[in-house]
Amino acid sequence: MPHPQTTLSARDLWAGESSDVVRGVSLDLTPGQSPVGLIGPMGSGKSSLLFAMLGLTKPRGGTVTWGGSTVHRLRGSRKKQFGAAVRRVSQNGIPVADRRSTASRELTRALTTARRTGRSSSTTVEDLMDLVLLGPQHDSRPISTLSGGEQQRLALALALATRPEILVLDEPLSAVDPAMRGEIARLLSSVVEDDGIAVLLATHDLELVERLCPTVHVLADGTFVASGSMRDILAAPEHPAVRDLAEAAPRAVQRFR
Ligand SMILES: Nc1ncnc2c1ncn2[C@@H]1O[C@H](COP(=O)(O)OP(=O)(O)OP(=O)(O)O)[C@@H](O)[C@H]1O
Repeated sequence: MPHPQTTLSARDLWAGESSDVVRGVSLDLTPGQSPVGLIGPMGSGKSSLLFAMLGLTKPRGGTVTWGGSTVHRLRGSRKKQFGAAVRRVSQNGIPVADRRSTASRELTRALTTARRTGRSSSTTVEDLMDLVLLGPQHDSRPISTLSGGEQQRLALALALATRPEILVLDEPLSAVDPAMRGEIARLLSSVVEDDGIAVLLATHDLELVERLCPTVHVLADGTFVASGSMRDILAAPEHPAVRDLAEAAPRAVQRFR
């Protein structure tokens, strides 16, 4: 069943914990659209932008809305709906309270919750494990014994288990080895396309962005200084931050210059 077209929308957003780190950004994420990449120097405000879009911080100016409702003011059942529809995966691993629990137990729990809340699907635990290249050797070990990269892959599978409409990814595969990262990007790309999941991916991994995201925004000092395909951005690096990115880009991405 296709997702309802509920857009997560930032308009002239100013955000940051204690100062204006994000300065006047507008961005829409609508289920069915192709993945959007967010790149930029360290400290440029990528995570701050994601936090504000998820309602985890209150905007200092402008708005973040979901289906017209102000995100940081969502309460009760509407907040629960938002939490199921818009899922975050960060580099810091898994939102699991009991780290003695196992991958298969947590994935089963996530699928059960998804069915109970009307987000049913025919996806199985094995499908989800396959998607992030976790094998039978991983499914019954305590989560605390999985490597950092394995835990990141499980976090991604747990987010996908609830059939989100929008995935907000903050360095989701930073601990995964590069060869496997490419393969997971390919699998993820096909799932988000088939299910119409909108993706916002913040990362320093230009190769991952180039594989997954037809549209990319470069954030520098809290504003978008370039937007477009990775090829177009690197072909005409006008802003100094984009020039720096182009210089540092790995060989696979350099071919666009
Ligand atoms: N909790 C916080 N309190 C105060 N300042 C913060 C907080 N979190 C981030 N900042 C500051 O906001 C600025 C932007 O940080 P942010 O993490 O959004 O950037 P980023 O682009 O995601 O960086 P990186 O690529 O290094 O992860 C930085 O100067 C950072 O020190």
